[in-house]
Amino acid sequence: MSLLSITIQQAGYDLDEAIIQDIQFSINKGELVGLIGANGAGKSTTIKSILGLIPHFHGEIIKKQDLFMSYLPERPVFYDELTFQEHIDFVAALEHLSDDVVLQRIGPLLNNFQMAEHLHELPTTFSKGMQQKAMIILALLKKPELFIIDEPFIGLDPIATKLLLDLIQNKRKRGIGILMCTHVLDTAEKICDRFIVLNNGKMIVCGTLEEIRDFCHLPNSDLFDCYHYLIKDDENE
Ligand SMILES: Nc1ncnc2c1ncn2[C@@H]1O[C@H](COP(=O)(O)OP(=O)(O)OP(=O)(O)O)[C@@H](O)[C@H]1O
Repeated sequence: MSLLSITIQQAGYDLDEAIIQDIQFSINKGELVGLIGANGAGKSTTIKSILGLIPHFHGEIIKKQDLFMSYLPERPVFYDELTFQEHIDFVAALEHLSDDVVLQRIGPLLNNFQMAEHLHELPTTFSKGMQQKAMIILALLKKPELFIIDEPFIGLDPIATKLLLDLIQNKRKRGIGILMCTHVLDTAEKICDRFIVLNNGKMIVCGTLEEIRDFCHLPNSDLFDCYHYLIKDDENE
């Protein structure tokens, strides 16, 4: 069942410049879709288009009725003067969550991500990895049907990376759809059901690893090799 169906004819920040164009894909229940491409390929712009944050957008975003989405941005965003606990309280208030629900959802995450002792500190003073962990915990406080996550592994240590991977798999098993932007191709290859490859603002392929291998005529190759083939081929056109 499709949670989200995206058709972008063109989208961009200025009226006269299309940053992305001709992008079409969908995300189904329980599916993990990897959005991959070089720096500046248009991944974040695609995500912002889905979230309705792009000023000049031509296309169609069809959502399942009452779809509840949660977005984990590439760069952590915090209020300067709020502690981590106050950020948690703020999200809980916005989502109308009771103290019991918050404790139940967040207790194990705080312990597993080793963030319990930092509740009364300002996230703006956290290290990069700690900020990323705090953003993940805040995002997981909600119970969306679709997660949109932008470069979630940046800055995470190997323990936190494993924890996040387990959490992602767990969400998927429970039918939650995930769109994940990442440069970490070996991890993406292991966990994603399908991939969307962007280059210079255009979608060059969308499919399973098997379909991408067929498309590239590279049987048995990994995602890394297929990706490099696709980019080189696209640049030569
Ligand atoms: N707010 C903005 N205003 C104008 N141009 C922007 C803005 N944000 C991004 N761009 C431009 O849009 C293009 C695509 O950027 P985008 O952030 O979507 O790429 P990306 O694939 O997410 O890259 P990265 O892997 O580096 O995060 C780039 O040329 C970038 O300079």
